Amino acid sequence: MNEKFQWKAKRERKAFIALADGAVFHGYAFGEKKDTVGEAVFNTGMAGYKQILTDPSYAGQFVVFTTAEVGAYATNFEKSESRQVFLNGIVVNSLDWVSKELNEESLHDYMLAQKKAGIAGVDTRALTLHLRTHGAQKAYLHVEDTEMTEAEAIAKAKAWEGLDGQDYASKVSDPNGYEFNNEGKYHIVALDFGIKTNILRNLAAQDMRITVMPIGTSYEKIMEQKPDGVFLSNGPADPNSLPQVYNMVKQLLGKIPLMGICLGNQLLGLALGAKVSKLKFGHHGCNHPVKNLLTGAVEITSQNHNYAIDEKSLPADVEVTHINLNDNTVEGIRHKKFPAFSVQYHPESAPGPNDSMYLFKEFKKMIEDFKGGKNA
Ligand SMILES: NC(=O)CC[C@H](N)C(=O)O
Repeated sequence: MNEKFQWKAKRERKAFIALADGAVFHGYAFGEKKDTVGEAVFNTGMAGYKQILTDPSYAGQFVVFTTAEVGAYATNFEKSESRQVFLNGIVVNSLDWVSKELNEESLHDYMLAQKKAGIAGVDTRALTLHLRTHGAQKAYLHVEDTEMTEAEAIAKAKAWEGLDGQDYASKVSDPNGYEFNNEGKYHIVALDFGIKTNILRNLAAQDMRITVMPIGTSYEKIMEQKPDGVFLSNGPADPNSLPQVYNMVKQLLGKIPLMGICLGNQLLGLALGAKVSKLKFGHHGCNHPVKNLLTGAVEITSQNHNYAIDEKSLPADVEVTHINLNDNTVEGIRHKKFPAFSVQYHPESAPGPNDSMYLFKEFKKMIEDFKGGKNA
């Protein structure tokens, strides 16, 4: 055996994850020795576990990886999507255990440092099929050494309040705000509901300097910045729990070019008077086919969401620009009169398909047109 690796080591600490509907999946624990409650969702991406781990939109959730091997390459912060891991825990089939001799951090070490629990050795195919059939679920992850029966863990999963109606964006938004890319022709205010750094990199690549402001920033404070555009970020949990935010977005409409991604798309929808409701198990992966209804082109997209805009609830002055070809849900909208558009998926995804990068260029064009006196 190569001495530098200790593949699939340490099946020492037994653990299990119990779902609120009574299903239980067994494995062994890694990372922090701390029991946790959360919502179990599955992600079908084959790569990019670091980016998944550091995507703040997963706050409150357990991510079940359908890809069989996780951790085969070590973690580092370079490609992180945020300043820490916000998700509640991870569920993997085969955990690879990279040795410290490579001077890199193994996934186990990383989870320990981030104080997050994991469970490995789980039949993630069975768990995923279960979630697909019965929907995303409240769950309890038992990794501590203390004795606990399955029934006790199921009861704890059931007793948890869940993510519906909950504001987690306020928990992950950076209260301090910051500047990203000091140089750029256009100045953007990005509202941070749990923003992924790769969105900022992509805005910067469009000649934009960005002032990131925390959730709760008022219309007046945004406008004081005299921005050329406002970006509404992705973020965790239920957009319906954020009326103060989408009512503020209503004030921005028509005054300034707006672009939204994921939670930002849902908040724009709510600001426009649409309804946003929960899907059965959501979309979490990087191969979702989306049709651009304006061009007819199909994009392969990266996604991570549980909620979606109800198409029928959209007012007449809003048009659906993108739909998901798997389940026909709304994937993008734009206002017919005001400069405002958003997508439910992640054009910035890294790693991931780059089919949708054009959206950042469209935001720039929208800003240029608005400056030049044109509207939508
Ligand atoms: N990535 C996101 O912004 C997710 C938005 C929202 N929390 C959802 O689950 O639908």
